[in-house]
Amino acid sequence: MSAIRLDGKTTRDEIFADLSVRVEKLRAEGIVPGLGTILVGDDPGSHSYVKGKHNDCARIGVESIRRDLPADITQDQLNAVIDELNADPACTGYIVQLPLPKHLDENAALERIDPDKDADGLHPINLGRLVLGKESTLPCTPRGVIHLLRRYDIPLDGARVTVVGRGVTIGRPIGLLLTRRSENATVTLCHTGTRDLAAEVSRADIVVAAAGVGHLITADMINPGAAVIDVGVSRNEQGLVGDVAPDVWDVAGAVSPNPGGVGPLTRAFLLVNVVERAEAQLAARR
Ligand SMILES: Nc1nc2c(c(=O)[nH]1)N[C@@H](CN(C=O)c1ccc(C(=O)N[C@@H](CCC(=O)O)C(=O)O)cc1)CN2
Repeated sequence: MSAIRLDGKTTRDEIFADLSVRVEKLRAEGIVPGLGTILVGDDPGSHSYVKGKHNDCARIGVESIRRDLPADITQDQLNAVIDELNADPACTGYIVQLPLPKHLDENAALERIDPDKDADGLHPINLGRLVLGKESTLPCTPRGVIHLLRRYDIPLDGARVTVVGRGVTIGRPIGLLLTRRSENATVTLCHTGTRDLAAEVSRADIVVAAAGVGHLITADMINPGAAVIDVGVSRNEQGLVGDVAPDVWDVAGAVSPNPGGVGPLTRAFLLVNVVERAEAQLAARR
């Protein structure tokens, strides 16, 4: 069997086409959405992701606000930049690019962001609202995973989903999203303490691999016909690799490539969140 390709780039282009129209309408009402980014240090990957985010802004008409800070910045200096963007009316939503250098406290930085401007949906208030089932800004990658599954008509209602990885940006929030009434999936969350990963994965109709361990998920673990979403990225002797081994394509029913799957949707949903924040401003004005 050769799996269907869950194409993140085509899906992203569809989302951007919709966003461009919404941004035009906002601008006509005098509201200009603006995405801010705070990037600390010289990590080439983070620089490339941030550059991509600002290219996306230009593509759909969102203003860019960029703060690039040296690696040796103190927490107080970082706090001052966060406070500046919290107060800047031109900045509708913003992110602190992760990971931060080791000497900085990531959780403290995320908590300092005004929850109403939290474009990543990673502020504890927004994550807490998600736990309570209240409306909130949702984390971008989990939102992208669900959109991709729906875009390709992969049934979620009643589906058994195994999520591999318990990180705060992907693993934990995706479990919360998939178990909402609107998705109605049954989720098993696996991590390094899971006794028999292969058994948990082989039970799943949908596998979300977000462990950051290259080629962790292999064909022998997959329930034939299952959908497999490859989110993790790590580096080995072949360069950057996903969590899903190439032989999975022979057994699965659908696979998201990596690159070209969830990554483009992480960027797209960041801008969806920014535009939604701007639309909320417009609604509040009326
Ligand atoms: N504040 C945040 N920091 C980080 C997040 C995040 O969502 N918020 N996620 C990742 C990095 N990331 C966005 O910031 C991100 C990673 C990868 C991609 C992407 O499009 N990848 C491409 C491949 C790109 C390449 O070849 O270099 C793909 O998968 O096709 C987008 C965004 C950690 N930090």
